[in-house]
Amino acid sequence: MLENIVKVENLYHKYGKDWAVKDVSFEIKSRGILGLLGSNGAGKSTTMNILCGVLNQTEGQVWINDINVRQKPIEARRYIGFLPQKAPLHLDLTVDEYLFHCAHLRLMQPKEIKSAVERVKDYCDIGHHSQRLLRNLSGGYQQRVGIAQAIIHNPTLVVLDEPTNGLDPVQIAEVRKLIKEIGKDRAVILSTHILSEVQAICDEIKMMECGRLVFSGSLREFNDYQKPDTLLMTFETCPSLGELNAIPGVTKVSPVDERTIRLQYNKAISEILVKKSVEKGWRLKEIYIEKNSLDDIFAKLSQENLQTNPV
Ligand SMILES: Nc1ncnc2c1ncn2[C@@H]1O[C@H](COP(=O)(O)OP(=O)(O)OP(=O)(O)O)[C@@H](O)[C@H]1O
Repeated sequence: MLENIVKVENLYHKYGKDWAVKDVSFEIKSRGILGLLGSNGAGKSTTMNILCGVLNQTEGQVWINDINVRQKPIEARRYIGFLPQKAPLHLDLTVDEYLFHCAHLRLMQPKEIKSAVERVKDYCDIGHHSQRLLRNLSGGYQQRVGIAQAIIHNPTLVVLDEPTNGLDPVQIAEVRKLIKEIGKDRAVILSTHILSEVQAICDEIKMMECGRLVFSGSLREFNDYQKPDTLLMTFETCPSLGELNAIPGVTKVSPVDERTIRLQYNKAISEILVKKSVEKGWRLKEIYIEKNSLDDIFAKLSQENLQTNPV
């Protein structure tokens, strides 16, 4: 039985003397969308290029559908669909000509090609542009054609490198919708440096910084990564700062206005605060856990990694 759609083991890559990817390991066992998040130069494209057999790694192993990509690249590529950062479009071909060309490159059986081209055109909603030259399509439609070539051979894994880069907001929304559809039947890895992109479409997140994986988990785990440590509380009868400071677990008390106070804490204290409020007649009106924004988490993870692994 197939165990992993993707297995990456101790992957390293260097360009000249500089390591771009350092000791990256992970597995993907099921369909869905994995967001590979990281700032510019983090090592995302290098990792994706290695996964897709476009670049040979310096060290480590990659298997796609249990096939070693380095040892059997042609066989492995049957299961991989790839849209690189710069879509490999031949602008002087029509949509149909280009998709037929890609199907041949993917070594599809000639008798399957016509129906596969029709299927992906339908899926990516580009059928009405079949006879148009690629150079005359909008950025959004060119990107759809790029995605169509990546799925024409029905791969198990689809790798999309910054697929919404350079698109306008309407095109971004349409391309994201298409990617979500693709992720229902296949494993999709998409790279981005846009946090809202992973929130919008990804089920799982891996974050890279300076060539290393610094986070792996669900979107929820990513949001919870940095435990909230601030409460915003509004009272009808505001207690004194000293009373709040005396509660075990409270580390800092700062007034926001005459009825609202921000509390920092180092252990779970909401229940204690609610009880105290009833006992002392503070008439607690509202209690709100302040969460870090994804941007805060992103900055913190990047910073932590720089401190542990200086460049
Ligand atoms: N062909 C190359 N030759 C030399 N260095 C390279 C090459 N390609 C990438 N690098 C370097 O390797 C590091 C990782 O680059 P990579 O493109 O993988 O990062 P990335 O996360 O995809 O960034 P971006 O979002 O900017 O594409 C960077 O420092 C980059 O300058």
